[in-house]
Amino acid sequence: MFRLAAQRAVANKIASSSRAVKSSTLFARCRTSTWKPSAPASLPSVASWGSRRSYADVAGKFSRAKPHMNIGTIGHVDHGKTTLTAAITKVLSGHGAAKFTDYSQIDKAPEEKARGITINSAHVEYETDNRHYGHIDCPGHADYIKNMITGAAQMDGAIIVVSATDGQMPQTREHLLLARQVGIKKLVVFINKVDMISDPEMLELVDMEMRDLLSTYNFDGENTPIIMGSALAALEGRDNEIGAQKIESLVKACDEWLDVPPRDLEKPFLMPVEDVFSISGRGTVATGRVERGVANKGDDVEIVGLGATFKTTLTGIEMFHKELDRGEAGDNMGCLLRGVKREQVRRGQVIIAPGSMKSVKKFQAQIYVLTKDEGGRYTPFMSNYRPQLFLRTADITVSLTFPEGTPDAEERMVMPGDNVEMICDLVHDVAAEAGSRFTLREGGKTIGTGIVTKILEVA
Ligand SMILES: Nc1nc2c(ncn2[C@@H]2O[C@H](COP(=O)(O)OP(=O)(O)OP(=O)(O)O)[C@@H](O)[C@H]2O)c(=O)[nH]1
Ligand SMILES: [Mg+2]
Repeated sequence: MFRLAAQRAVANKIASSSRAVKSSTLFARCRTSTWKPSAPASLPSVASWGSRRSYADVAGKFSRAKPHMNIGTIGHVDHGKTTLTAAITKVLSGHGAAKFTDYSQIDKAPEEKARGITINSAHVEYETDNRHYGHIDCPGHADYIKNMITGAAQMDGAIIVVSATDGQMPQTREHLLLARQVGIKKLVVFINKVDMISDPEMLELVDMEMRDLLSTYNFDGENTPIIMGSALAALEGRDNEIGAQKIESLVKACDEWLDVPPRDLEKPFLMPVEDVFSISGRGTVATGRVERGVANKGDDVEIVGLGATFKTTLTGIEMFHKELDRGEAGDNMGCLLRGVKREQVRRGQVIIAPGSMKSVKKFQAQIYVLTKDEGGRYTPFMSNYRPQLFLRTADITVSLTFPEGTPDAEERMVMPGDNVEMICDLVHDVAAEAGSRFTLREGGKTIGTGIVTKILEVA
């Protein structure tokens, strides 16, 4: 907390003493300004941990040639997610395309510190002919929820596991809803434990119910591949036709049905503004780390958030004291902005490809409230609670209320550890879109984390 306050003080000092700095010091400034006060919206960086690991340890081969995709197993407790994860690595290790990771290694996942939120999850990896997969499995229901909301394990697609003996259960539905909320577009279904079912009609029923349920949550219920098998049989190397063969079909279905999302470089340009300077003789420079996309010198851009959106042109890009023609996702850079006054640009705004995002005042969000053990609140809160919302470099007071139609909204309490859908009403507008992640803080500590699910009011 102290460090945070100190960092802030230093930053304010830098910002206020920098009315005019020489061009040559621009990058020095860039570097001092790359700290994040609370780095709230960057929780997903933990996610990339799994994906950025070298691929070298997949059966000793090194390959970056194949597109990478993050997937995971989701579904009701005990339906076989961990067994299936182990079974996939076992079957694929037979082709030298994975390292066999047994059940106990997966279920005793190391704790990962995601900026104060501890997440227990196992990352395994495997390859098919066309792809490299990072795969995540969590030991407990609460971890799935945190993972999906914080993006600590960003999934581009998922395998939903349903036990044939139970059919769909409450967490099958909850995980499906969350998958939809966090922007997962396609799923593959694995109906597990078919070794325990002798009546084929029963399986047909589970299949039908799942297709209905997928459609209810706006997935393509009709065309989603549903594979029926037994993860345990595959893991134990018995009953090939419901074991290993079905794992092969499942992996094939993932390859064919799940889409690799656009890479960061293919997305529209976005750089959150961290700091702003005016350089004598040249103009106003905004610095930040490019979150996605590519910008070229001479490109038209928009500056969005904390007031009216306006257009300008990138007349210069600078990094490491050098002038560049192009900046891309991951770069820490300074942008020289044509005809823009220093007072027009502020930390918390974003510089984007024109039209690619709007500034919003009100949105609906899925929020996970941290427990006291995770550093969160000790007590519940109620409607109209007003913490600070941190989204990229912006920091704005927000009022939280329940969506219309919530029964007993006035008396309803949100407990630490809850996963809730709430309306976020912001004091100032900020650039955001469905899928934008944020954290909620109060008195210097993180109390919750969320993801925008629906924009309700554009500024
Ligand atoms: N008969 C049978 N049992 C299975 C099969 N797959 C998993 N199981 C058993 O089901 C139980 C639960 O399996 P897990 O893989 O731990 O389930 P999970 O979904 O990871 O459970 P949580 O992580 O606690 O939510 C274990 O006892 C497994 O051995 C299967 O295909 N057939
Ligand atoms: Mg498990």
